Amino acid sequence: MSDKSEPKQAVPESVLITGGTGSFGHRMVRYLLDQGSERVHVLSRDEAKQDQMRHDLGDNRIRYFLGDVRDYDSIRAAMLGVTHVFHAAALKQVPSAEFFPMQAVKTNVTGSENVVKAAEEVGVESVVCLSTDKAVYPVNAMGMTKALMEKVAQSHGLENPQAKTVVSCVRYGNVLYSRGSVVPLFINQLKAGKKITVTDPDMTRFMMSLDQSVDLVHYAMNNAEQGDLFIRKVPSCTIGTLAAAVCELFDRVPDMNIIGTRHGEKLSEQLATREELARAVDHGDYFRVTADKRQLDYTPFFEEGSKTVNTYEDYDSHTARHMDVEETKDLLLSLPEIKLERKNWGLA
Ligand SMILES: O=c1ccn([C@@H]2O[C@H](COP(=O)(O)OP(=O)(O)O[C@H]3O[C@H](CO)[C@@H](O)[C@H](O)[C@H]3O)[C@@H](O)[C@H]2O)c(=O)[nH]1
Repeated sequence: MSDKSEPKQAVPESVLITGGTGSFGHRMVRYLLDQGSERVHVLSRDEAKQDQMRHDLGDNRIRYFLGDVRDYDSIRAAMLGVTHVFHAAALKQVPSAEFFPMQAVKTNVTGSENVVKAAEEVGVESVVCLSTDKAVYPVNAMGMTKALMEKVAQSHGLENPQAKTVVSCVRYGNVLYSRGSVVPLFINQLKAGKKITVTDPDMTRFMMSLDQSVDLVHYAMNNAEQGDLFIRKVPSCTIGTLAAAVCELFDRVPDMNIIGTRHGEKLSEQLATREELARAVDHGDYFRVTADKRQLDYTPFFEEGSKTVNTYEDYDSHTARHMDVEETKDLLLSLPEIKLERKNWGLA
């Protein structure tokens, strides 16, 4: 099914971003201020990062709140006076969630429940929760807790048919150059004259820019109905292609050390299951997966199936369109961070 109606693109007047000092939050705050939002609340745990951001952005439309999504009162306080919430706070490192799974449960699941409940209590118009492809067929605690976050978000509308707050999710793949990710690691290795460490050159990942993730969240905010999940359509590439693209952009001959798959990693990622695609609406650049509306009626769970599901394939980074080295270089070159790095290397 495809939706040909004109999408809404309104700029929110006032927003709270949980986890607002991270890569996404930082870029989103800038975007909202550029677009003319009147008030942006940033909630995070780390006062040093808030201080840094205050110096970087220096805009009195931003208010900083120290707090934690695990602490209901701190979220509620940060929500007062805003119309929209972008919920980005999460434990999102795969290894740390493996070592401390209950910490991931507390932040990603219970914390998200707190965000949704506080939004409804305060009367916020909408909440967009940020999820990841690792929540699909999850194999690690980070993905499992994000999958549960999605269920918590969707249950809001199912349990409260009269809810004031529209809660939706967005799901996306790897954001190029995000903090601690593979591209800055490769660049640092090249800088140090070391071999680049590649887990498996045939591993595939969906790749997107931070700006594309900001657009996706903004789109969801404007176009979501209760319980919707939005997925940005993006190409994927192999890690071998990504490594080659980074080496070419920094004028180095690829010299790889193949280290093998890390704990908790999949060979490919899935952005949507075939069951989700069977009920998705095609919005051009996005899929809108509508909420499962079976309410509390157990019968359809046990007795009714769908004849269309088996006509769909999972949206998988192995079978999605693959970028070649040139296209991957173009995507990397669209990032301000890569432009700056190349300039510092005397390459641009
Ligand atoms: O030294 C390294 C490190 C990583 N990789 C590979 O590079 C890809 C990307 O790795 P990385 O940048 O560490 O990201 P992911 O482990 O895929 O996880 C990121 O991307 C997810 C979306 O899928 C987010 O949810 C996570 O928070 C974020 O850390 C993977 O195939 C890795 O196997 C290497 O080849 N060599």
